[in-house]
Amino acid sequence: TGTSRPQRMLKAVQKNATKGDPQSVISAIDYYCRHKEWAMNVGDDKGLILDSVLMEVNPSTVLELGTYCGYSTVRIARLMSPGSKLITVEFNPAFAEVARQIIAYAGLQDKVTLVEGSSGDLIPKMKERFGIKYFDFVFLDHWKDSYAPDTKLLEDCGLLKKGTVLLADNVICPGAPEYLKYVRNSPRYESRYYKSNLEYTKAEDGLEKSVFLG
Ligand SMILES: Cc1cc(C(=O)N2CCN(C)CC2)sc1-c1cc(O)c2nc[nH]c(=O)c2c1
Ligand SMILES: [Mg+2]
Repeated sequence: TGTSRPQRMLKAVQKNATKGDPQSVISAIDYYCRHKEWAMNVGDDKGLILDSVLMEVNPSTVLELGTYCGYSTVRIARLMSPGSKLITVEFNPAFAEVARQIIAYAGLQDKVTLVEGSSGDLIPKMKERFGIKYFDFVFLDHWKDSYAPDTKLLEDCGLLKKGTVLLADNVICPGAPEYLKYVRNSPRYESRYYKSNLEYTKAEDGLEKSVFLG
């Protein structure tokens, strides 16, 4: 058996990054995944778009669906203002365990609440469990078939407000056609596609930014 890909990624962070320095954690992961072993982090190309959309919103509350190893969690939390909160949801316990360690290595554990479980189960509990009124920013990066149902669930649970920004990864590769149809045809969203590359490859992928209009 031996180590898993996430465990090898954690080792690369512990070896090559500086504790408490989020940028060095991001660079260590990008270097490892580009030169040693591909992994499904949002990556550096799409990461720059994520950074810029995030900075534009400057959110107080963020929901991330799909933590994986915590790469985008670190990317997002490093740019968030003091007192702001990021809740990240991960279904896979092995991924969650590695993510906790990578987030802590970056020194961002105080901004981040990592919750293990299914997004469909957890979204209706956000208000009661975490005292969240609504989210200013949502990063969808878990599973393409869950993007649309989870977006509808966020609406129904009153967790979106006028101006909330949804940013979805992988709308081209692996692809989220049902989600694109939903946000692009709904009068309740203003959507735009940011063309980029699938992480660490030359293949096309992109991010869809959708502003909830209330
Ligand atoms: C697992 C996988 C394989 C992909 C691919 O086309 N490949 C060809 C090229 N080679 C190099 C890599 C593999 S793309 C992708 C993927 C990428 C994400 O960003 C994801 N984000 C969230 N949840 C996912 O399930 C998710 C899957
Ligand atoms: Mg992704």
